[in-house]
Amino acid sequence: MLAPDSFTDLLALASEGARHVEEEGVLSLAIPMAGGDPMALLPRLDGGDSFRFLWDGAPGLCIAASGRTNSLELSGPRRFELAQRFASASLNRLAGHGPCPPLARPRVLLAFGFFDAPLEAAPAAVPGVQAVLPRWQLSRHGRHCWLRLQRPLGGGITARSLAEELWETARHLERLSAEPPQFQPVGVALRSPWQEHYRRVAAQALELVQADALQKLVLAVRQQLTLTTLPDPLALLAPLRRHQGGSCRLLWQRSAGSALIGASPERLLTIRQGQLRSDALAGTAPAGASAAALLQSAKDRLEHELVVDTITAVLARAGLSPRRPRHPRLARHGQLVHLHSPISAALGHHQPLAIAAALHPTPAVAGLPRREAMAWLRSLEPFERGHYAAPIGWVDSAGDADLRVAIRSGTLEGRHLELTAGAGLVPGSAVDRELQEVTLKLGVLQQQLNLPQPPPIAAGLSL
Ligand SMILES: C=C(O[C@H]1C=CC=C(C(=O)O)[C@@H]1O)C(=O)O
Repeated sequence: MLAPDSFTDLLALASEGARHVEEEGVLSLAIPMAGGDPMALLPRLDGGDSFRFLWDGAPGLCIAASGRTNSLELSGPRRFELAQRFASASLNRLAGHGPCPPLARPRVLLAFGFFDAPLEAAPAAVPGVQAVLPRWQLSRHGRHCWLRLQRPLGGGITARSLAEELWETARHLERLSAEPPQFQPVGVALRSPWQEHYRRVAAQALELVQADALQKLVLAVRQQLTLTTLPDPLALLAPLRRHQGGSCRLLWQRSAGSALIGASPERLLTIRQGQLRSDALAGTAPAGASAAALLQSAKDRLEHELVVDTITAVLARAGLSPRRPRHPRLARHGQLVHLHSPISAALGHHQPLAIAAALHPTPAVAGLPRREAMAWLRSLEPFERGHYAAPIGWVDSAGDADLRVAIRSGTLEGRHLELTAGAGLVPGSAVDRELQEVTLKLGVLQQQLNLPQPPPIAAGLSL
């Protein structure tokens, strides 16, 4: 039975699934739904705790999820391997989920930190990885929409109660679907300065690349914004759909008061039916008539080539046969244009997170050589990167996966929003131009979050 389309069918599926639930196993049921926008419906999915996730690739795949049925949080150099093990075990132990279209498959959701471990093990620090098998998963692609519910049986939860909860929630959400989300505009009371410190450390980083101690360093800045009201993170994300069409809009809400939001233009890896794709994205200009000059800029081409070469070499070292385009193309993301090279390969027998471990962090967000660059980032950047530039996404029960790089992002803690943006320094870079580039990236992000603008951006800015 591909799609249970009556309650009787669903109940039969649930009862059959319940017979196969092992100890600590979870019953996972899904049904198709009419309509429904995951972004608008996420607040209506009560997962029993404060975890919420949104993956908004509209017009492609959108997923809203809430509640933790199983979860993992840990730090350390084995985080990718242990997250893969957790994901495979959680997905293999699900009972009740039969064949379903790819969009409806059960998924383990993943948010990594940029570094293996935070510098300080404070409770609010971002751990090396968080992995969640959610209670609710609402997924949509085109006109197709499915709702999935996953819970362990016992303690009053039976196959019947689960089937009823899923059926009734789907009908309830269908009735709500037409309601557009209502969001109030948010103001900015305060913006922290970052420019002076950046100038100093960027000059230091530039000396390192000019002296050949590093080939490239992607130095980031962080701006703290104090907002005038307490915003719903979804309120900040909603406008990005309009402004950042080609990106994937992301929300990772670990607890009620803390959320990562962003619109990532960069794919660390996507796996579909055994085919892998990774994006080399580096080299930036404001969108406009002069953006095509990026293709002729020696400094941007070098910055980009280092990323393409590294991704290709990492995949080849893992035993894959990567294909790369001969020349980069221009990719527009909102008001920014980047050099872009999609790299693809057949995945073979590899597990998605083993490849992610080898790829992260690419020189689009860290530098070269990787180990030295990471150490310099820790000493030059005056903040914890946390989720910034780290992989976030999902793996599903058939081995498909999608991990985006959390750039063009920020974290929201109550009324405090921290935005982070970086730019690659290579021989030929100039501190002033890099400062303009990160200013532009921060400004564009604020504009896209519908926040009032800092002093004019983009117009007339040539990088
Ligand atoms: C590290 C960031 O962007 C990367 C992706 C595209 C272009 C980049 C650049 O031109 O420096 C960066 O490599 C960021 O936006 O924070």
